[in-house]
Formats: sequence, C-alpha cells, structure tokens
Amino acid sequence: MAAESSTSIAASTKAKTKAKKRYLRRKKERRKVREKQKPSATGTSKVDELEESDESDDGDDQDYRKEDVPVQSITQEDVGTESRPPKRRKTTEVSLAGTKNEVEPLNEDVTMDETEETARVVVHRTPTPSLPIFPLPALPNAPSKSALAIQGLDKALIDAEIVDPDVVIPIPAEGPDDGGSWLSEKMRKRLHESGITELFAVQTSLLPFLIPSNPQHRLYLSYQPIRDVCVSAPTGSGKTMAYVLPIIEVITLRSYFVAGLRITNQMLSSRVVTHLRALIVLPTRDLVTQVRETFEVLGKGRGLKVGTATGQHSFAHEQAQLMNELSSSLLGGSSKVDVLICTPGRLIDHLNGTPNFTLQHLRFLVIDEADRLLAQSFQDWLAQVLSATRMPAINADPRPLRPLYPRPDAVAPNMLPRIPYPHLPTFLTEVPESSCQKLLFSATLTRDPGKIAALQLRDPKYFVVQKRKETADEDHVLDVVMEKFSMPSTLQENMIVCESSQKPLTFLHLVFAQNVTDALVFTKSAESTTRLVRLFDFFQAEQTTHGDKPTLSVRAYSSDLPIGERKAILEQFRAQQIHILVCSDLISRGIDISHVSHVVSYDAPVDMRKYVHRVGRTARAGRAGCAWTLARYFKNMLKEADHFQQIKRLRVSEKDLTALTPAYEAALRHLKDVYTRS
Ligand SMILES: Nc1ncnc2c1ncn2[C@@H]1O[C@H](COP(=O)(O)OP(=O)(O)OP(=O)(O)O)[C@@H](O)[C@H]1O
Repeated sequence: MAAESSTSIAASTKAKTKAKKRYLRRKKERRKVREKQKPSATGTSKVDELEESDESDDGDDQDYRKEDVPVQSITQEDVGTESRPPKRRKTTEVSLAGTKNEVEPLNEDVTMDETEETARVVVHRTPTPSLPIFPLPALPNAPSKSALAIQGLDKALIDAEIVDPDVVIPIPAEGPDDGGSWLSEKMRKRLHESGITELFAVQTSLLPFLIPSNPQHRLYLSYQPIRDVCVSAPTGSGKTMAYVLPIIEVITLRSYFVAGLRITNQMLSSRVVTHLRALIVLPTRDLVTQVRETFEVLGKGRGLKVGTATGQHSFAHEQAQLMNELSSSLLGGSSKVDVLICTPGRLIDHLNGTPNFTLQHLRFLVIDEADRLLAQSFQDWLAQVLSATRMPAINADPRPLRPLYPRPDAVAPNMLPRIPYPHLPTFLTEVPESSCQKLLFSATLTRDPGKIAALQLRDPKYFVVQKRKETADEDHVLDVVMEKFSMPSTLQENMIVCESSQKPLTFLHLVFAQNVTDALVFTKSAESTTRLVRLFDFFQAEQTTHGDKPTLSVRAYSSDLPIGERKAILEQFRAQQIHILVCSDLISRGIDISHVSHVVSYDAPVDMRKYVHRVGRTARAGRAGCAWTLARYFKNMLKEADHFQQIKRLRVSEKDLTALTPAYEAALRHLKDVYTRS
C-alpha cells in the first residue's frame, strides 16, 4: 500500500512538472512574439493589458491552475467569513430583573455576489450604528419598613393624632375667655378650687373634640352622628379627667356664643328630665369608686346625679338607687341618675333584669381600661350593651306599643320610628341614629383589628399621646401598631438581676438599704402575697430584737381578702398608714395613689402590658417615681417591646446582703414552721 501510494505521488508530481514545463514554454514563446511586436517608445500599457488579459483569460493558465492546485484553491483564510453564509446569531442579554431578553443580531449588510455561479457570498460589514440608549430596568424605590407594616391597617389608626405629652395649657379661673380649654367658667373655677390650674396633654386634645361647639343638639345628635374616640396615653397622664370634664359640661350646660366668646349657662341645659346620659364601664370595683370620686369632686354644685353598679350591694338596693319607676313599663325608660359607673357584669344584670333600665338616651359610653374589658367575654357583655344603645328593630320588643300623644319627651329620637303615631314617611325620611358616642381609653389600647371591629366604632378618631420622634409619621403609627407603649417621662426603671432564691433577701435589701417605702409590691398570686408579708414581718421582728430599726407597716392586698377589708386597707395605704402594700395584679391598673414613689415587681410581670400598668402606679401626673423588677430572665420581653435600653440593670453584691442574712435566715425558719404546722 505504501509503495502504491508513493508511486501515485511520484506520477502526480511528474505530471505536474510536465504541465508546468509546457506552460513555461508557451509563456516564453508568447513573450518572444511580444518582443518582436514591441513598438520602440510607446505601447507599454498595451503590452501590460495584453499580459493581464493573458493571465486572466488564458485557458492554459486556467488549466494549469486547475491541474496545479485542484483542492486547495480556496485557502482557509480566503474562505474566512466571506464564503460562509453569515449565521444569524442570537445574542442573549440578562436584564437586571433577571429575565433573559432575546436581542436581534447586530446590523450586518449581507449581499449575494451577482455571479451566482461562484455562489460566493460577500458580507459587507457596515460600521454598527450606535444603538439608542434605553434606560436600564430600574427597581422602584423600596417602601420603608413602616410603610409596609401599616399596609392593610385600619385607616383610622394610620390617621391617628399624635399628641405631644409635654403640651399643657393654663386654665383661666375667671372671665368668659376659656383660654382654649372649652370649659365653662363654673368648671374652671371648680378646677382651680381643686388645685388644678392647667390641662394635661390628653385633655387639651380631647376637650375641644368632645365638647361640641354647636350649642344646640348637645344631648341628641341623631342626625349629626359624631365620631367615636380611641385614646392611648401613658399611665397617670390624666385620662379620667379627659372624659369626666366633657361629660359634666355636655350634660349639665348649654352654651352659646356672644361676640365669639362661649357663654355657658346651666339654666339653658337641654336636660329636661333625668335620663341615663353617660355610662362608664370599668374592670374593677376599686376603679368604679375612684371615678365616682372624680365626678363628685368636679361635678360639685352642678346637680349631676351619679350612680354606681358593682355588685357590692344587693341587686334590689342597686335598682332602688338607679330607677324611678320599676312597676310600669315605660318606652322611654326611667332613671334616677345621669351618669352610671359600673362593672360589666353588673351592667348586664341590670340590662336583663331591671324594668325600664334603658341605654337609649346615652350620649356617652366610656370604656376605660378598654383593652382589659375587651378581653372579657363575660356574657358577651359588649354586644349586649351596643345593641341596647341602638334603635331596637320594630317588633323586636315584646312590649306592646301604645300611641303616645303628644310626642313624648321621654323617648329618645332614635326610638321615635317605633311609636305608632302618624308620621308621614317620605323618601326623604332619614333614619335617626343613636346619639351615643363611644370613648375608649387605655395606656395599652388594643390595636387588634378584630377586637376593635367588635366595638362597631363610628368613624373613630384616635389620639395617641407619645413623644414625637424625628422620624416619619409612619413610624409613629408603627409604634402604635407594634404596641410600643409610651411611659411617663418621670419614671426611672431598674432591673435587679437575681436568682429566684435570692429574691426575698434582695427585696429586704431594697427596703432597708435603699429606703424603698411608699411602695406597691407586685407578686404573681394571692398566695405569694401572703407569704412575702409573713416573711417580712418575721424579718422585722428579728431585726427589732437585735437593734432599733423603726417598724414599717406592710400589708397584703389580694382577692383572698373580703371586699370591706380590701377597701379599708387601700384607705390606710392612701393615708400613708401602711408603708408597703404587697399585692397581686388586682390593683395594677388604674389605681391612682399619688404618694406611691416605688413600684417593685417582686415577680416579673407576664407580659409588657402588665408591666406598663404596674410601673404606672408611680410617676403619675408629672411626679417622679421609681420601678424595680427582680428577675433573672426578663430582658427578652423588654427587647421585643423595644424597651430594654430604658431600663437600668443592677446587681446586688453578696457583701451588701451579708448584714441582713442572719435575721433573714431566722425569718425563713419561722416561716417554714408556720407552713409545716398549717
Ligand atoms: N390637669 C391636671 N392637673 C393636675 N393633676 C391632674 C390633671 N389631670 C389629672 N390629674 C391628676 O393626675 C392623676 C392621674 O390621672 P388619671 O388617674 O386620670 O390617670 P390615667 O391616665 O387614667 O392613668 P391610668 O392609665 O393609670 O389609669 C390623678 O391624680 C389626677 O387627679
């Protein structure tokens, strides 16, 4: 095979040589002929032309070429891009958004050579024109965290009015000018007599909103329904007066304007007969008593009749106190009181069991400590109360309807359509609405949309008393939504990190070394309350036998005690006859005792709301106060509420405790004896 192939190569080379020789010979002959024909001076160009045409047209030459390089006539280089049909290549671009865009190939002018035989494709690359610059796909500006958080929230909450807690306005004692307080002269005088000379922040916002400027229709606003109100303000910021003052003013006075000044006159009161105009619902009896006292102080000399219903007295006794008429059935109801302050349980009892007890004339429904009350589902009290304030559906009331002429004053306007005296209903007939304005108050107002929806609020207006930050309004709303509760600015908060076993001794150290008296001490249960008081008493007894320490009066206050005793203890504490009151969370809300300078959470509160209310028993109405929490694990709750930074963390050294240890150990032994015996 190898020999064969070498022979063929030799033969081909030989043939090539012969052809070349033949070509060269002919070329030589042609040159000779040309030499002969050559003119002497000119004609160079002609020869050149001939030579050129020879080279191009000479069949031999062509033959030669064909023979000479039959296969490699087009070199790789020649083929290049010219011979190949241009490929339409797809260019892929990845956009910023991550999607693939298919883009047309760059501009190429492709033309086919006219001589089809050669089948040559000539590609003329024209300079690529610059493409128009399209803007890069840009992501929209990301909304702020707070903007995202408020999405889907109740609009009323987003539009909450943020009230600066430092705002106060002086109350002029005399003269027709109310100084922007919206209070009558009579009321302003009364406030000054009670030592109140300025309005606190929450009051400055609420009073103008709650005391209507229109002197007419103050008790019944059936055709001008007013907005309901939700108020979130720190503990001790004066929320009680923010509703007590407008209630007294609206019920007892009627005002009119003279030369731009508000003139109020009790004789012009729109109150013709006594009806239940204001209902205040509170979670505990103690709070009912406290709010009643505020009404009595501020409403003195105004002829306002205030009643309470807490179950402290018999049902019959309460009925006699509240109702004028129990025997006959009255469509307009009957009441001896203008204002009723009550707990929800007893209120339901009267709604269901007291004849002529009606809420149809209510102008104000106040739910104080609203988050606590809304959490109580007792007999579905809220739904029952709300339905009692609305016009009952015709035929829903089993009592027979009697024609009443003339138009009865005793029936609320929203009840009138129920009375079968001749009306002329037209398409213009407007259905009267309940005139009841709902007011919700708390230092930890719920933002739970479900619970708020249950209140069927009418176009609610939110007031949130909290320090204004240098941030967007959304952030304030976010604080509201995220339940970041604001604290009194005069409160100093401390946490003493200690193990449970160290708590009793640490507490004794606080009392005897840090002078923590005039204090409320919160424990987790009634049982812990009693135990701590016993230990304290044993410890003091030990101390007194070994030295001359003055004796401190420490008492327990819990649900284990009879109501009468509880009341007496609270009175003694108010009178500073008791120095330390150890209690359960029974009085962690709302109780206002001005001299409380310390609050000790002996057992850490279970949630942030409880913490806010407990520590809020001190530092009230701008006074200074100190809160102490004894705990090992407490910071997570504070961190979640974004409140960790505000709390000073302290440790009590072993050394500080050694002086107290002997008496403490003796007290512990006594305590053990007591519990083993019982
Ligand atoms: N304008 C005022 N000037 C002086 N003292 C006031 C004023 N308003 C309220 N107070 C007093 O401030 C104290 C706290 O008020 P209040 O009990 O209404 O607080 P609160 O906001 O309801 O607190 P909490 O959330 O704990 O129930 C009370 O002793 C009250 O008399």
